[in-house]
Amino acid sequence: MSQSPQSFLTVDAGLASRGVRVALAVGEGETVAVMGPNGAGKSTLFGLCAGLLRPDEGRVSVRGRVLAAADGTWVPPHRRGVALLAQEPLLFPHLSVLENVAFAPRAAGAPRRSARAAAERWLSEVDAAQLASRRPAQLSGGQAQRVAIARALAADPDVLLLDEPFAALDISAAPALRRLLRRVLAGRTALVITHEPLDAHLLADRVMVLEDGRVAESGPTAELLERPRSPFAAGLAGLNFVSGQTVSRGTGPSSLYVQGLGEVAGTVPDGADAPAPGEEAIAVFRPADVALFRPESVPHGSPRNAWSAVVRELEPRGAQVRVHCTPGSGTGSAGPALVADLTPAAAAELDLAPGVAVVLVAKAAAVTVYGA
Ligand SMILES: Nc1ncnc2c1ncn2[C@@H]1O[C@H](COP(=O)(O)OP(=O)(O)OP(=O)(O)O)[C@@H](O)[C@H]1O
Repeated sequence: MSQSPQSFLTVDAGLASRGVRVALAVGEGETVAVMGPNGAGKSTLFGLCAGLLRPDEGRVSVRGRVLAAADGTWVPPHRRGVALLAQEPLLFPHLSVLENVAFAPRAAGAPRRSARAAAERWLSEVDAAQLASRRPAQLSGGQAQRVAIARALAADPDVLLLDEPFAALDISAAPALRRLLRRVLAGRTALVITHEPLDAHLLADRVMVLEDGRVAESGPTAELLERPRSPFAAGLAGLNFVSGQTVSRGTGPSSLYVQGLGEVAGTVPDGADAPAPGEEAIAVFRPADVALFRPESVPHGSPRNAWSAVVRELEPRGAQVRVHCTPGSGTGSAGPALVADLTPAAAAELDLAPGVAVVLVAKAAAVTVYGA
């Protein structure tokens, strides 16, 4: 974990019953995208920060103030300065939009008049001033989410937690809300749970990947998606991911031996150190850079990266077909799953179907190798 001295939100807490133990330090004004597979612990992390769950290990603090700790320290949710924006807007149905947004400053003790003024200001900030007198039932999903954002901001939180803010929206409402969040999150300390690499790029300074209740990796968004260190992050970036041991013996320092696949030859990015022979290394490559052949028609001159595999599944993806393959002959221990993107015409010409034996070919120049 990067325990920076300027850490604003510090989580080093766990909930043993859920197998979750997360260490995370967020700087003031920093937005971190929290990503990870189902059940990885994302909601549990939010619950620990927001005060919905008590940690049984470690502590959570903001600005050095302990909000919750395993020793029993406990600041109630409404006194934490932590606002949680759920997937569903969860507005009070019996209050107007304006009253919904004014609720937070009112609850914090602001007089009615200044609470209303703050609510009006936040509603215009999210382009929803014209909705002030409506009831939540009279709002579209996107409008309700805007109002919920205004309500969260009106509480003037130190930390904003957003749980998949676009999950409940139809696809047409998401882009406008994404732009809005990009604006309001700039300079705010926030965690955003998302499954979309686009959101990580647009909204966050950094990505943290949770897997099995632990931080699997964390780093600047572009860097992490370009050179992922976990299969999950590679999947987000749409890259094939293999890991193994660097081999030398004439093959050069940019080759690695991958269990179940064999040798993978690649190129070390400019400016990066080549992993030493014997060291653990990672190779990533784009599905579009993988060519597929039937075993009897592999081009002559034996390409360096030619891996025998069996087609597992064909997945139509717009103008492409994604071919999911399992290395090997379909029996025995399989290597890492690999995918190739072909045009539908190429897939048809190869007469691909699940169970068909193929050879995957990738040029070493298209395979990026770096130390694990
Ligand atoms: N209410 C609960 N009671 C007990 N265990 C739970 C509860 N909710 C989640 N868990 C368990 O805690 C672990 C972490 O789950 P959590 O909901 O935090 O993951 P997540 O990353 O938010 O998943 P998702 O993307 O599916 O929402 C999982 O093993 C899960 O089964």
